[in-house]
Amino acid sequence: MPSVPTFTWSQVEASNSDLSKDKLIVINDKVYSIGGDFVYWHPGGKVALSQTGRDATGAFDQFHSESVQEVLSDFYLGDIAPTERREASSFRKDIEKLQNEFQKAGLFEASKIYYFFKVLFNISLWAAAVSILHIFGHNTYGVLISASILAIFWQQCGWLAHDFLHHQVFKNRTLNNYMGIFVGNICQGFSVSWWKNKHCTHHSMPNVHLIDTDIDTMPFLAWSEHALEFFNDLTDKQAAKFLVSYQPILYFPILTLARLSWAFASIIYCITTPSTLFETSIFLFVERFSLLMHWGWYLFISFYYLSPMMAIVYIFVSQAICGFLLAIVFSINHNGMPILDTKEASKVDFYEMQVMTGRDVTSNIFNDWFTGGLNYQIEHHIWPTLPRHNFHLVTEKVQSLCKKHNVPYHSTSLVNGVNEIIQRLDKISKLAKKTKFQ
Ligand code: HEM
Repeated sequence: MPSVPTFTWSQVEASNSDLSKDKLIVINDKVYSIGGDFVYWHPGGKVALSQTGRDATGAFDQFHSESVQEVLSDFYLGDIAPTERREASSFRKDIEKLQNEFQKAGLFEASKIYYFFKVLFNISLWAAAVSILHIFGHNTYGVLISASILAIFWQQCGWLAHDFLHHQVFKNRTLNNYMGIFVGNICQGFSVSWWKNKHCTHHSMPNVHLIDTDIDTMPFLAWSEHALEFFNDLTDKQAAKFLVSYQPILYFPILTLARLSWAFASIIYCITTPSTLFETSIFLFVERFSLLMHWGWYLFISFYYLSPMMAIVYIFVSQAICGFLLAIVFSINHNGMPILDTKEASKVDFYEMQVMTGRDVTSNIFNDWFTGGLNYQIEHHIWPTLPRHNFHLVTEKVQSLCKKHNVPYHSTSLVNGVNEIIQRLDKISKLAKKTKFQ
């Protein structure tokens, strides 16, 4: 029998260098190549590259169904040398045991009735916003109330699209993707492919500097001393200096810009990304057409029911409120929690990283609804395909496992979470003034 090629960890890690042609990952001590044309073939696209040079077992398990095991062998190169094999951490083993237990208990099966009513409720919000415009469009209060309801509709669509696109709802990926197109692209105005690329990278390396783009918010907000490294590369240093100096105060107004910035990024992504990076060329067409539909219905209701001046007010208010409602939740999930550089991240177990970089927010009827279940951020990061209506059934077991393994698990109230974020912004702002803005 021909002997299997073996690799050392330094060979695998070296493939992460820009100079290396091949890109290697390790899954259960086996080495796979994800270089060359892999990203064009891969349905998850470039997200896989976030794991280059690393043990990708955890990230791989999160995003793939059992059936992917069959194609995995096409990319197999060899094994990690027997002397260098790393045993899975006891935390990971316990997480996997819990996962089996939850699978047997049927917790990964979504309640279709729950999601049916969620979609129905969201459509009712849209209908309420449009009806108010129709009946009270001549009245400023009516316009403002309609804009606020539309903003809530978009925020809630964001959480629903999130669930579909993490494949929490159906076993069929295509069905989830097309529900994502309806709720995400048409209703909310964000592209499915743009979102998956950004969000799945975030999941695979949460709060990791230079990889997780969710914390790459310079020059607007600097979340860590690492982010300040970018300062010297910025073209407009004066603007960055002002923004970072006042970031604890500017944080709230900046959040209001989030929706517009993401909607714009979605359009740019769908226009400029090579078609080979979309799942299929049909999907690219659907992406573009559905974003057009979004802007079509939105601009139509704004300008049909309102004078040009009031339509602009309507657009401005709905965008700003939704930006705030979406971004405050995203922000509370991870901002102010530890940020790792790539070197630190390579030493931390995948599941430990998911726990230590996330913040849970106390569960109550309002928080569960307002955050779309993302207040169970840690549980969601361990099992992204777990339907949100089952989070409350697993949280206690996760907490006691973290306690057993001394993994820091953080849960707090909504108000305290925001307070922690402001404190981090203040700390980094003061650090910047001391070290960079002399
Ligand atoms: C040789 C290694 C890999 C192979 C063969 C592979 C294969 C696949 C396949 C066949 C799918 C379609 C999903 C399914 O049928 O369940 C997929 C989706 C995906 N993969 Fe991979 N993959 C690899 C490595 C990775 C790695 C390391 C990541 C890193 C995080 C990753 C992230 C994803 C994501 C985000 C999706 C999209 C899931 C979605 O639609 O939401 N993959 N991959």
